[in-house]
Amino acid sequence: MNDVLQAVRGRLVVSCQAYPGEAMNSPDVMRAVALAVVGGGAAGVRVQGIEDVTAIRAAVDVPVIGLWKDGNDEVFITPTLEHALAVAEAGADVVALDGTQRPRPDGRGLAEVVAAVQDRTGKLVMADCSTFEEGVAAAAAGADLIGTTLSGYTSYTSTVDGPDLELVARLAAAIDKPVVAEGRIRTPDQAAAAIAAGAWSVVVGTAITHPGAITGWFTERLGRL
Ligand SMILES: CC(=O)N[C@H](C=O)[C@@H](O)[C@H](O)[C@H](O)COP(=O)(O)O
Repeated sequence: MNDVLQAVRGRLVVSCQAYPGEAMNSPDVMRAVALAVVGGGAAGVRVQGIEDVTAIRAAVDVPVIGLWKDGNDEVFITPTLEHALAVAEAGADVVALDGTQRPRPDGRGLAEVVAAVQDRTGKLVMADCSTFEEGVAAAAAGADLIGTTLSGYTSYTSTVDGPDLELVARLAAAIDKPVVAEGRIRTPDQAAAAIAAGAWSVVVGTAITHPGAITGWFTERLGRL
């Protein structure tokens, strides 16, 4: 089996991302965050942006899932083949990209992009999906890993309060590609439930690496006293 897939099997991947305008949005800070989570036992990291992928690739020895969020169109996670090739070039082991069936800004189809990334770079491709049908289609299109990342973040899916474990379970039962549980996983028990539902690995971001949001959970609760 592929070494990268083996390394993250049954384990936690931590997404280390800051957002435009935020205090922690710098490659130096995100590198420190990545080193901290690897020190804490993360089996892999998920990293956004070419500068961050480059900085973190040089600093950690665990698999790096890279992506490049760009644009205001509906498709914003590594939206074109050029973005995907740049993420691979920056050193990602896995290129995460939009795995929906929505039109892509470069007019290419998902299968074409997946094949091009695999053939030209030898890297794995993770398709970030929002529905069962998209996950099945992305697996058929050749993606190496299928993520539930976009469940609740497309116009035709609704956000539920926790992770979409039903989607994880349905996909894991239906396809023979690794299913990655990602999105709104907030607790160790939820992460364990995702593995029990059939996830190959679990990606947690906000609950570990986004202090602004975590602080908001506390202040919101105290504000209701
Ligand atoms: C929808 C979207 O843009 N998701 C992004 C994908 O890379 C990130 O903003 C999330 O933090 C990541 O998916 C992890 O999820 P959570 O932060 O809920 O653990």
